[in-house]
Amino acid sequence: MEHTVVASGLTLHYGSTRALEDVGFALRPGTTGLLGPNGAGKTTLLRILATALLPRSGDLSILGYDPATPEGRLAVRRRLGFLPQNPGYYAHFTAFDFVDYVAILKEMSDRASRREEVRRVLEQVGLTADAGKRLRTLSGGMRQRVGLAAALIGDPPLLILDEPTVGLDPEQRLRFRELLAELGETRTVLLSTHQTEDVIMVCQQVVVLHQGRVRYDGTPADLTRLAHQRVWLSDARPERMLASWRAGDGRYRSIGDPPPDAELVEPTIEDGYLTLVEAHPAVTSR
Ligand SMILES: Nc1ncnc2c1ncn2[C@@H]1O[C@H](COP(=O)(O)OP(=O)(O)OP(=O)(O)O)[C@@H](O)[C@H]1O
Repeated sequence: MEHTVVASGLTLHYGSTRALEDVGFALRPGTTGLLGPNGAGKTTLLRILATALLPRSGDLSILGYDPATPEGRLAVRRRLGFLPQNPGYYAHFTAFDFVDYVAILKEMSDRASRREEVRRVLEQVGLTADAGKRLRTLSGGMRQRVGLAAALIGDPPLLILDEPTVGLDPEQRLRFRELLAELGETRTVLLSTHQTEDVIMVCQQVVVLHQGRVRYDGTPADLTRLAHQRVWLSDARPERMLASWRAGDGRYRSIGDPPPDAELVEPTIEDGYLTLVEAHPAVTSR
């Protein structure tokens, strides 16, 4: 299948902070997870893809358009759904009015067809019965769905979601993941998350960003495999490892080069992720 997003050499610095350094990847229709520790550059990258920021250098093609040009940016914006980390909801708006407002910003001027579209997206995220409720009375999970409904206006072929599952309880997270998986069946979805479970459950591709660089780009299963035969249990904390923590049963679970005769266990995707991130410890001055 053809690539919908192709990025190469993306670089962006905020003063002396190198938020992105030579970032490249390609996306196809389906769902891709963007993982990385705090400050890795995820939000910066998503904002560049959403045309809210211009990179200092690098090439980007989104749905065949070049967002470095004003015409390209406009074309991308018309075909993009973006759920930012802090969408800035208007607490006194109802869910319907908020999504309708976003539809107006998206240039839908015909009132009847716009309201029909608003009803369609609210239905898609399961909010039809709550459309008349004010945003301040909704739970965090419902508000997150309102944000997603707004991003779905116009049925965009590309959806960019910045930490959409943050602050949701396990039940809400499950429902939200189900919705994301469904959306990825017919479009390109890129979501940043701190939840490796999100990636396992909904993503076909995962990109790991760390210190502004792409450390991994592949399938979730291959990310898990990076920790194959590198995770072990022990009663005492080992001396040489990449990461080690004490589990609820009092035993240590460690990642790294296991000692001879170590009690090896099957890795999880989190182990694979930690193998990458812990191999490049945080640097204070770059
Ligand atoms: N407007 C800004 N001005 C200066 N530095 C910034 C700005 N925005 C982000 N940064 C810095 O750039 C780096 C990347 O930030 P970014 O928000 O992209 O990371 P992130 O991976 O989204 O982090 P988190 O998971 O905490 O949201 C960080 O070091 C951050 O402090």
